[in-house]
Amino acid sequence: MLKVGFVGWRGMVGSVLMQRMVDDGDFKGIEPTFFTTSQVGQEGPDVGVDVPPLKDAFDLEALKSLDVVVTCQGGEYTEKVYADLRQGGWKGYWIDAASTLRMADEATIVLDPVNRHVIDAQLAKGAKTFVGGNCTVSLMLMGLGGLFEADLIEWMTSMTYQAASGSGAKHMRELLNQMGSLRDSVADELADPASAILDIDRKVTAAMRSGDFPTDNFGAPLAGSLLPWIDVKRDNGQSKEEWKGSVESNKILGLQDNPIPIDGLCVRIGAMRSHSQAFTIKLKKDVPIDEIEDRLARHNDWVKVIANDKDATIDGLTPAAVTGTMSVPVGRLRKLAMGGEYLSAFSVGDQLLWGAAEPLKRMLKILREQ
Ligand SMILES: NC(=O)C1=CN([C@@H]2O[C@H](COP(=O)(O)OP(=O)(O)OC[C@H]3O[C@@H](n4cnc5c(N)ncnc54)[C@H](OP(=O)(O)O)[C@@H]3O)[C@@H](O)[C@H]2O)C=CC1
Ligand SMILES: N[C@@H](CC(=O)OP(=O)(O)O)C(=O)O
Repeated sequence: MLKVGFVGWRGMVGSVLMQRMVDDGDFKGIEPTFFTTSQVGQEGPDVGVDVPPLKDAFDLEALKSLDVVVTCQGGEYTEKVYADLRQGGWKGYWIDAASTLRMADEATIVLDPVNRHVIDAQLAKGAKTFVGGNCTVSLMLMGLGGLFEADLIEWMTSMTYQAASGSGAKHMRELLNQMGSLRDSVADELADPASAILDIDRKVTAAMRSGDFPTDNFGAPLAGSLLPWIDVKRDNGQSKEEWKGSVESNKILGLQDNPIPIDGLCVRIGAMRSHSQAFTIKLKKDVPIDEIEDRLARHNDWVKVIANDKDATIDGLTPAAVTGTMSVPVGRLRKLAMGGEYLSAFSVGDQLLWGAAEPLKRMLKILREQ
């Protein structure tokens, strides 16, 4: 039985991973040990099998006794522990949610419905380090996998609408506090149907700009607004999140030598945990829409093509409809005015499921089945 250590299991990504593994009975076929950076010796989580008390996540000897380490603890932890473990001779499998190692030569970015062939080839070569992709990247590839598989994309843009959860749990709380604070600032006016909407708007804007507005985490109002910048700036003017869109997608697809140009703007919006993206896709040829829909729908079990009409879109292609589900709907499929080779698309996906936890869960299953 594989000895598997879990680090970061009680965080947001980690607890979604735990839940998915419990739901699918994944703990039955492994010998799990749970680690912590803050609660050594406390009871481990209830995952349906006996587990020892929590071990110290920085105890290299304990980690070295494992066949697999699965970490959702974050990049700082990976930086502190991974190199020492490897330099200490550990040859186990490292499965990581953090971005730290993604672009390292020794790392394979995992999204098996899209790149099982890459994962299998890497395993056959003896690869031991497997990292989940950036959430917008994984969700984009799950939605548009059928077009990549058929080599139909010459270039594309991705304009994102990213949820608060991508920044972490504190940010989700802050978004809700911002929403509550805006609402509270005009509670009396809202109770009076005769009150003037422009007065309400003025008060809301004043509340948003006031020093009391809760912005410690985002650094700015997000509720009632948006933030067209995610992560740090790179020399070429891209944000790091925008850079990942191209380099990670091409690495996942195994196209580093002949990459597909992918670029766009990444924007934080006031959704809770589902990321949305609008795509402009330059196709290599003018493919009929019904063939495009068919290729997209057949690519994997989770993508769902949404008819390009208003009711279907409003019903099925929103964060409110998708959050908490494994479904990755893709819709607004139509040819753009620029010509038959220009396709628009819009996708939504839960960034904690396919965007973070699910690719790791499935990688562990691939190792178990080897
Ligand atoms: N958020 C996201 O969308 C994505 C995140 N990732 C990666 O995953 C990493 C972890 O992200 P995320 O899950 O959001 O991080 P969290 O902040 O939710 O959790 C990280 C760790 O914080 C500790 N912690 C301290 N207080 C608490 C508390 N009250 N509740 C739960 N945990 C607590 C836990 O470690 P301990 O038990 O040791 O104290 C936990 O494992 C990120 O740094 C990133 O690298 C990857 C893809 C998407
Ligand atoms: N940066 C992503 C979330 C994330 O954790 O990404 P990464 O795994 O690439 O660091 C977002 O803000 O939505």
